[in-house]
Amino acid sequence: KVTTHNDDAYEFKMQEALKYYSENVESIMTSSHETGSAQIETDGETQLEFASAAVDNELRRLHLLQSRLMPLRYAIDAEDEEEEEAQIDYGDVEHEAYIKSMLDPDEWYRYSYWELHAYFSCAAEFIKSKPIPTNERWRDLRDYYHEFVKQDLEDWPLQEGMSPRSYVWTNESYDPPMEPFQSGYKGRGLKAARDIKEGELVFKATNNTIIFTHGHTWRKFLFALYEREGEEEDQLDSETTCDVLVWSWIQRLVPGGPLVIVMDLDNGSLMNEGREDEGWEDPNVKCGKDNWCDFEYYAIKDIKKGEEILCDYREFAMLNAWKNMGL
Ligand SMILES: C[S@@+](CC[C@H](N)C(=O)[O-])C[C@H]1O[C@@H](n2cnc3c(N)ncnc32)[C@H](O)[C@@H]1O
Repeated sequence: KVTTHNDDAYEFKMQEALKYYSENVESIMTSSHETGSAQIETDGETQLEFASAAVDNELRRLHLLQSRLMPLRYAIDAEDEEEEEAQIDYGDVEHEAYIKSMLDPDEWYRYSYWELHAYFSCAAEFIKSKPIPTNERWRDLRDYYHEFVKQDLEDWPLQEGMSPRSYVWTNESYDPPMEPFQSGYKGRGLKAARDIKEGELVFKATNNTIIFTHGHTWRKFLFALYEREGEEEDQLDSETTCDVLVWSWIQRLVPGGPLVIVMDLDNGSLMNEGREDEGWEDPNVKCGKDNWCDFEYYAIKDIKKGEEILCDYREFAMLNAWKNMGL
């Protein structure tokens, strides 16, 4: 039994309506069978209408619940090597289209991570093969981010003492020894541009790394990207929005510090995942030198030129913390 309401009046009405339904359903079906139309007295009709709307409402909630359980299902599936590739299939696309049809566009500011995933049709996006972003493309995205921040601050100015809702990690730039490539079922990935020695710095957060301290600002950024005017009029940009959604992760800025959403608007976002578990390729890069990810990634073994660079996301990203960011 899933209880989603605390509203006693609603519960009572629902029970009455269901009682009415269970007492009358047989006769209604019989009369409808005999005469071709149901003969229901006015009051009963109202009750039935209410029951039908309430059941519809409960179904909607169940579907939303199901969408929130999706990450859990993936985690369970991923334990089974055979099923790993079957994670993204047309079933997910159809399921997501259904979730989307249930979302109220006026309530966009409340959407959770998985509701956003559905609203932007990301399951459908992720079965497509996507091009490697060019340097111009990355620059355009970063420029757009800066425009967004200006607009956001105009919409909701920072009061004194408020910490910024989003900012860029550092002024520094860094040219990592990696290059992007198409990595089969994993989508785009990164490979070593030269031989890399164990212990070498492979990647670090730079002036392209964006930090969101508020989940809602991140949500607004996704909507801004989605609705950004494109070459074609009224064209919504699922491709970019879903990329940015999946390139974002949550971590703590400092031990015991606040949770933030992080994203790299450069090739760093294309680093795929490896795990020291069955069914996965081993990681060859680790974030941080000890047990703390300080946004610097080091080689944990010698890496040959051309080998894919992989890290275990679980070491730094909090995969189930979207709710804690209000998403
Ligand atoms: C940070 S992005 C990496 C870049 C991504 N491949 C792309 O083309 O945009 C993380 C996403 O890449 C995919 N991915 C990463 N590692 C993977 C793996 N080992 N197997 C399958 N997909 C993977 C998943 O879709 C994941 O959500």
